This record gives sequence, structure tokens and C-alpha cells, in this order.
Amino acid sequence: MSASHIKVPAEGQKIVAGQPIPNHPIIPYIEGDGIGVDITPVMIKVIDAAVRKAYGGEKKIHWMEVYAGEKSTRIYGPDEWLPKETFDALKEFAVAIKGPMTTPVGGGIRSLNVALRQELDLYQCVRPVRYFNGVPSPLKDPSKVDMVIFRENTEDIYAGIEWEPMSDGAKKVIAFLQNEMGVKKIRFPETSGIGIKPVSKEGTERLVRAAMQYAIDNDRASVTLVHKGNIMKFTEGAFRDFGYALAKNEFGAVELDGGPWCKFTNPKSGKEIIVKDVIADAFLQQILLRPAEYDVIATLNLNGDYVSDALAAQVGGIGIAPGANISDQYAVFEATHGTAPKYAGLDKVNPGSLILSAEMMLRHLGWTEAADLVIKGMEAAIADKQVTYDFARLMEGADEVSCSEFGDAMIARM
Ligand SMILES: NC(=O)C1=CN([C@@H]2O[C@H](COP(=O)(O)OP(=O)(O)OC[C@H]3O[C@@H](n4cnc5c(N)ncnc54)[C@H](OP(=O)(O)O)[C@@H]3O)[C@@H](O)[C@H]2O)C=CC1
Ligand SMILES: O=C(O)CCC(=O)C(=O)O
Ligand SMILES: [Mg+2]
Repeated sequence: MSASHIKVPAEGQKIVAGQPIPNHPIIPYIEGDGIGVDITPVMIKVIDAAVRKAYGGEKKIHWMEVYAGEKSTRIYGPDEWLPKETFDALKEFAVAIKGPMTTPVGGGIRSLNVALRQELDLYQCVRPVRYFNGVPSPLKDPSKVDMVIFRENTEDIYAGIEWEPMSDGAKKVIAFLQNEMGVKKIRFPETSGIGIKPVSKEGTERLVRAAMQYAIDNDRASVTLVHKGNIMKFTEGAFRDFGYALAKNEFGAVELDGGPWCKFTNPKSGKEIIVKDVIADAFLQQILLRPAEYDVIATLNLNGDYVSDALAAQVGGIGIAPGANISDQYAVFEATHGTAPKYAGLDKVNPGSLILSAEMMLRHLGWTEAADLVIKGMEAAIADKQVTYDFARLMEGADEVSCSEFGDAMIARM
């Protein structure tokens, strides 16, 4: 067993699910690979400043570094990508934040991000997409984009159940499909890789339930189920059908004009919430042409991955796209983007995604005053055109600042 490398802060308390949030919580963080080394310290500095400004010394986060990814292999040993003590800490301390982690294409290790989501059963990937005034955008009116993506985070083809082309495993699965299931549609069986796409009733229901509850709590106008159910009938189509059934059975939705769209009354605001669905390819063009028609989005894992980056691009790119991975017990906040390796260590990229992910974390803790200060700092820095390269290259008259200078610009404007 490897030695322990996590240093628990001497001060601060654990967050325990179901109990009030302590004023001095210990929050584990994973620095992340690639640009993690740039954005994570800036995020910590900005969040500490917001918390200090909002609460004086009354509340304070005690950060605790835990290790995963490339840094972990340097500290624990060459094959230790996700040490057990990291998992244990994420469970024990309940709320955490992470930088991005590299996943090689083709061979090599499977995604550590996906492994974390599956191991901790972080079944909701929540990615809000909103416009900040002044951010460069390819849309005529980006202020119409205001959506919150609920991406199923544990199932689908994304779970990584697959066999390499021509491997014994692929041959065995293909033989089973052909001989025992009567499958004749595998065009080149000798050389095919094979992947499995599990989509369950429980998995769909808990995700759609969370999206509907979010719509109720935040007075949103609609929940859209995004799927490719015309083609993948029993996985993506089942997602749609389970979703509509849940809306009717648990939220009392009734069909509109013979269905399948339906509506129910928000028990908190008394307003109507429409539950609708759209096929994924059509959705990708409609979010460009008629973004105002979409609000809360519930979708499967792979669709959610694509939709997250596409929607982020409409409001300035993945440099300011935040996210959270949430289960009924744990939460791990993380940016939508990856490790952007060519920028690693250059103090260049936009730390906005990770900072806004931390802002979501502050709201999750109920620290809304500090969260509001983070938004204030970001809005003001962008309004003053103090922006990183990604915005500066598209904005007239911008002052290009570094990653760390952007953090300082935010702090100065809180
Ligand atoms: N949750 C996670 O940990 C995730 C991990 N990954 C992993 O990251 C690695 C790299 O993936 P890749 O597909 O290149 O995607 P990335 O998101 O890492 O980068 C793609 C491009 O997005 C832009 N970008 C990303 N982050 C920022 C930022 N903070 N500020 C400004 N611009 C940014 C850059 O654009 P430009 O070149 O135009 O400047 C960059 O080249 C892969 O191994 C992948 O698996 C990917 C997504 C999520
Ligand atoms: O795990 C990875 O490497 C990529 C994950 C990803 O793109 C995402 O979750 O948006
Ligand atoms: Mg992605």
C-alpha cells in the first residue's frame, strides 16, 4: 500500500452530508494536468478573496490538496493515477473541486474523470451556460443563451465498456451477437471494435428528476429532453420515454395537444413548466438559431459532452464554462474544458471556467454573498476589457492580461 501524501489542514472541519456547513470547511482540490497548474492557484486566490470580503474572518475555506492524474504519478509512483486515499478523501470531505485531467486518445489509461464520476456515483453533470456582457460571441444576440445542462454522468457509451478491434474480447462479443442474438448488421465483423451503450430507467429517472427539480427551484420555463431516439430507439429513445413518464408520474405533467410534450404547474411559483423533447442534431442547430426557446436541458452522457462545448462557444468559449458533478452525497466541481496542453505553465489561459465552477461550489455551500462577489468581479473585469488571450483576440480594444492577472483584475473589482 502506498504511503499517505495528503496533509489534512490542522484547522477547519469536515463537511458532513445532511449537517450544516461549518464556517471553516476543509475542501479537497485536485490541481489538474496541463493548465491545471495555471488556473487552480488563481481560482484559490480569487475564491479566498471573495470569501474574505464577504465574511471577514468569520468564514474561510481550508484547502487540502489531493492528488490524481500526472501529479499523482510523480508523487505516489508511476501507475498511481487515482490513489485510493484520494477517493477516500473526496468521500470523507463530501465537497471538492478539481482541475482538468488528461485522457490519451486510443490506448493508454481510461478517463480518470469518468472513473471519478462512476466511483462516487456523481450522476448529475450540471453545466450552466449564460452570457456575460461584453464577451465576444459568434451570435447576433448571445444574451438569449441562458441554459443549464443536466448531463447524465455515469452511463451511455461514455462508460467505456468496449473492446479493441480484433481483440479476443471483440471477437467473443461479435460472435455472441451474431450466433446468439441473430445480429446481421455488423458490416465488417473481422475488424470491428465494439462498444456497449447502457441506458437505464433508474439512471434516466434520477437525472431527469434533478433537472425538473432545478427548474422548479429556479423558476425556469421548460425542461427539454435531448436525445437521438429515432435511431437508437432502446437507449436514447428510452431516455425520452422514461423522462416523459417521470414528468407525468412524479410531477403531475399533462400532455399538450395529444403529446408527447407536456406541462405542469411549478408548485413554488405557480407558473407553467413545459416538458418537451428534441432530437440531438436538430437541437444543435436550434441552439444557434433560436436559443431563447431552451432553458433546462436533460440529456445523455455523450450528447451532454458535445452540447456543453457547443453551447459554451456561443457565449465566449470553454474558457468561462463552469460545471459540477453531483450525487446525492458528494459534489466535485470542475470546468467544462480540458488540459489544453499547449498552454500548460504559460500563465496564459482563462481561469474563468474553474473560478465559476468554484462560484457554483460557494452557492452549493450556501455562501451566496461570496458567490455574488465572484460574479461581480468577473463582470467588471470583462466590462473593463481586462481579459485573457481567448477573449482579447476577438474583442476590440481589449487589454490582454495573463491568467493570474485576470484573477487579480477580478479581485480588484469585487
Ligand atoms: N474534465 C476534464 O478533466 C476534461 C479533460 N479533457 C482532456 O483534456 C485533454 C485535452 O483535450 P482537448 O480536446 O484539447 O480540449 P481542451 O478543452 O483541453 O482544449 C481545447 C481548446 O479549448 C480552448 N481552451 C481550453 N481551455 C481553455 C481556457 N481555460 N482558456 C482559454 N481557452 C481554453 C483552447 O483553444 P485555442 O487553441 O483556440 O486557444 C484549447 O486549445 C484531453 O486529454 C482530454 O481528454 C477534456 C475535457 C474535459
Ligand atoms: O475525461 C475526459 O478526458 C474528457 C471529459 C470531457 O470532455 C467532459 O467531461 O466534458
Ligand atoms: Mg467535454
